[in-house]
Amino acid sequence: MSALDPQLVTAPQTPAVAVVALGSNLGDSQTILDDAVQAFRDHEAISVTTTSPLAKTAPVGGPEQPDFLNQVLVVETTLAPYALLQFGHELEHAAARIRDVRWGPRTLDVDLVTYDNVTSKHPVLTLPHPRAHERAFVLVPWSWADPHATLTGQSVAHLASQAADADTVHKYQDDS
Ligand SMILES: Nc1ncnc2c1ncn2[C@@H]1O[C@H](COP(=O)(O)OP(=O)(O)OP(=O)(O)O)[C@@H](O)[C@H]1O
Ligand SMILES: Nc1nc2c(c(=O)[nH]1)N=C(CO)CN2
Repeated sequence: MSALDPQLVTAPQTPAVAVVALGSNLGDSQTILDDAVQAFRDHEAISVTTTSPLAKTAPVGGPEQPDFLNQVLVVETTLAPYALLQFGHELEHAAARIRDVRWGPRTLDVDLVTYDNVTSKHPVLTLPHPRAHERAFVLVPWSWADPHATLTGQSVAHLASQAADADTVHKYQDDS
């Protein structure tokens, strides 16, 4: 596989703005997401600017599986894009995520949606995330966190309304 482009492994001179999508549909998803957000807050090179409300979402793709909780974070970071992705993978590992079935159920998924205006086609880190623009389970909570957000020049709220899974995304009510 080709080497990562320098822009993916070089730390920024000033903090970059990144959008991170979290998902969970195995285990105590609410606690798993809360712990992941806290881990982002605790990282010395990351400052969490905004956290979206939790979204309860129907699974898109993959086998039959439980509904997800999804959440989007806007962060500022002095980590390089690839280092931020690796941090997300560490959190997945800490949540005992097992990668077996593609798009299968998982305790924690951490996706890097955007990182400043960096673009990359590399399979290890594609930016913006190659499927984010068509996923209401990402776009809707992102639009809740930042109603004026744009993705490749288009309104995130508008993209959310056009996504095939738009009707299956709802604010999560914690009834416990
Ligand atoms: N922007 C990105 N964010 C997260 N992972 C990415 C990104 N671009 C490429 N990848 C790569 O995708 C690989 C598969 O990621 P993962 O197992 O989380 O996929 P998935 O969540 O099942 O599906 P999807 O990629 O459709 O969200 C990872 O090993 C990672 O290196
Ligand atoms: N509702 C929902 N569906 C999914 C999700 C997810 O986080 N939420 N993640 C996937 C792979 O990243 C595939 N399908």
